[in-house]
This record gives sequence, structure tokens and C-alpha cells, in this order.
Amino acid sequence: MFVLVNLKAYPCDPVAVAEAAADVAEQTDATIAVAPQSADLARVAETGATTYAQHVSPVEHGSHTGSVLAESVEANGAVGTLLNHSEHRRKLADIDGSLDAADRVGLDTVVCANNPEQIAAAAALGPDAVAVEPPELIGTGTPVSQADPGIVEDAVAAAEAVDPSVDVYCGAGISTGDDLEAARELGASGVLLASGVAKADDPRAALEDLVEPLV
Ligand SMILES: O=C[C@H](O)COP(=O)(O)O
Repeated sequence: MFVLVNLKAYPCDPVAVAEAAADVAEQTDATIAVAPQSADLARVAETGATTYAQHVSPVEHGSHTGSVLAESVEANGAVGTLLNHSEHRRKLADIDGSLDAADRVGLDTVVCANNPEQIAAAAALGPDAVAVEPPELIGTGTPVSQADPGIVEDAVAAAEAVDPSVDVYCGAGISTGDDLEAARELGASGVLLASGVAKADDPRAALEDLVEPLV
């Protein structure tokens, strides 16, 4: 299973979370990746944790003030990137351009989507993975795998029908080992989560609980 911890813009210590992720990942077969703010990428990557960007822009080197350049993300230690997160929705053409930018420097890509129909569209763009997240469950602590298991199964089927090589993750409200196990049973090969770790009093303990089924 792939576990992607998105730190969003939460007031956590990205290095402490990354150190915990690197340590806990060593105890399991899971890969635990951490997606910090862009400015924290290098510090997070230096911990040895698998490091993802939260976004890269559909641009090359040039006059693009405020953009997130794929080359810069890669040079600061990231090996992958989220795209089109529910809190950073992009137009289809921009997602496609961001995928090109990520491919240019060899970043793995996870394109987020709200529902199975969008998952099919995202899969058609050729990312490494897609992640289905019902927006209404994000940050609620109510796991998608319990609240809406059908959306996960349908997303897996939708991606499979378009491109079987695209991995399918699910996210929203996931925080425990039971949630991860349920996601796996629904056909997801990874989970995307944020508040369950980034807002936990003890992120290391939260990660240990999360991957307990994989130890
Ligand atoms: O990127 C992570 C997702 O938006 C899920 O967030 P959450 O785990 O706080 O529900």
C-alpha cells in the first residue's frame, strides 16, 4: 500500500512528521510519502522520507512568477507530486500540462478527483495514480471507506476501464489502520490523508496505528 500524507497548510512540524514517516515506513511494506509546503520540500527530503509536492504548475523555466516549477520541486528532493487536489482544482488542460511538467523531470503523479467519472477522465491523462476523494468528507474524520465504500469501488472500476496501469488511491477522513484495511479491501492500492496525521497530537503514533495492518 502507498500512504500519502498531505500536510496542506496545517501548523505542524513537517520535519518531525517526515522523520516519523521515514521510521514507520521501515517497519512495514508500505511506502509512506509526505507532501509538505513547497518551501519545506528540501528539509523534508533530507529526513529520508519519500517526499511529494502538493502541486506543480504547467510551466517551464521562464516568466512565471508564483508558479511551482517541476524542476525546482525535483531539485529539492521530491520524487512525486499531487495534482488537482480538491483544495486546488485545475482546468483539464492545466492538469495535462502539469503532468507533462512532472514527466519532464521524472516525478510520480497522483491526480485527485471527486468521483468515479472524474477518475476516468483523470486516468485518461496518463498519471501514475489517481485518488478519489469526496470533498464533503475531507477533514471530517469520517472515512470514505465507511461512509461511501461504493465510490471507492466505482473509482477502481472506472480507472481500470480506462487504463489498468493507473493505481487508484482513496482519501478523505482516513486516520486508522481499520480505515486503511477497508480501503485495501475495496480495491485501493493506497490512501491519501491529512488531518489524521498532521493534526494529531502525536503524528508518529498516528502513523503507527495507520499502518498496523501492514506490519
Ligand atoms: O489530501 C488529503 C485529503 O484531502 C484528505 O484530508 P483528510 O485526511 O484531512 O480528510
